[in-house]
Amino acid sequence: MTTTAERESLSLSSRKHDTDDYPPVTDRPVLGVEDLTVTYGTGDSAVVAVREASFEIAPGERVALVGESGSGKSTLAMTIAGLLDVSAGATVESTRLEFEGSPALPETGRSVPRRTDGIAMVFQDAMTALDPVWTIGGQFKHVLAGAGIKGRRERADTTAYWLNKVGLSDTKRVMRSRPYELSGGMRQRVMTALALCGSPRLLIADEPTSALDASLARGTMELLQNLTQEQGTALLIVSHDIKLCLEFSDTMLVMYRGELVEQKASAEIVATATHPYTKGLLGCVPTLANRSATRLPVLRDFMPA
Ligand SMILES: Nc1ncnc2c1ncn2[C@@H]1O[C@H](COP(=O)(O)OP(=O)(O)OP(=O)(O)O)[C@@H](O)[C@H]1O
Repeated sequence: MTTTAERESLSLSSRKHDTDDYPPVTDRPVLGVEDLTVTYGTGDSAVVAVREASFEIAPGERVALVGESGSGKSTLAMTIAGLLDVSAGATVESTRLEFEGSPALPETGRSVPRRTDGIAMVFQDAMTALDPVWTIGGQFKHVLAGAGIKGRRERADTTAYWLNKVGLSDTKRVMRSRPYELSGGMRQRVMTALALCGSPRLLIADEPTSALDASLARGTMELLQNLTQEQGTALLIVSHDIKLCLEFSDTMLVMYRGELVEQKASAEIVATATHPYTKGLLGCVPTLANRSATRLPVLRDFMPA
């Protein structure tokens, strides 16, 4: 097994970020989005999934994107990552979509979407996100080659380092396994390690906890938070779970019917929310104060007719 010192000298990440400091504060956002509209289809059957969304993410910032099913969260996340399939009838319009100062709009005319370099994603279902045919070691080989690590020894050591980082021991066995040979929790950790081993500057986690019970969900959020903070990676969490997001994000974006209706510091949103949907969402968070309520509020209690 590699020693801590060896791992630190070999890891791509630790070469770039070798302190426990918080990420550097710079004026330039890692992601800038202005008036982003995404439409599926055309004519009468067109669905505007995201409407004129504008926001920025600073380096190292933790942003939560919350909203009900169908509000456009995944469409927004996939568009930012460059993974929206524009060849399948989606149209993207924006006055600005920049990642680290460079244009990042999905390319029209490509038959397969290409992920924006520097942005990584983890998905809700690791079983379908991981390639079922390749071993875990083979999947790391592919990702690390893309990050410039091509030597067999360095690749094996970097893979073991990242598997350890996400709490997996017996790394040789894990590397030899195919996804179906691992438990669900292990697969999810592998997916997180794969996403972070190329030192992304923005990690998008789309519903990382919705398939997990409460304690595993908290553990997953803690792991994502600790690892991204260590690397100075900004984090965009897409989630239904407003309670976890309140705790694990700096900024909250609330989406309703394709629009970003509220953008607030997470520490202040409970006191300062103005949109009726946000108030409704926050009203549904179980607290000690509302434990005796006979029923939690529903949307029509807050939204105008
Ligand atoms: N490929 C597609 N073709 C047509 N309409 C789509 C497509 N993908 C999503 N939509 C529609 O776009 C809207 C936004 O969907 P999206 O999946 O982005 O929402 P979401 O907030 O992520 O929902 P969930 O939380 O259930 O994943 C919905 O009305 C959905 O039906």
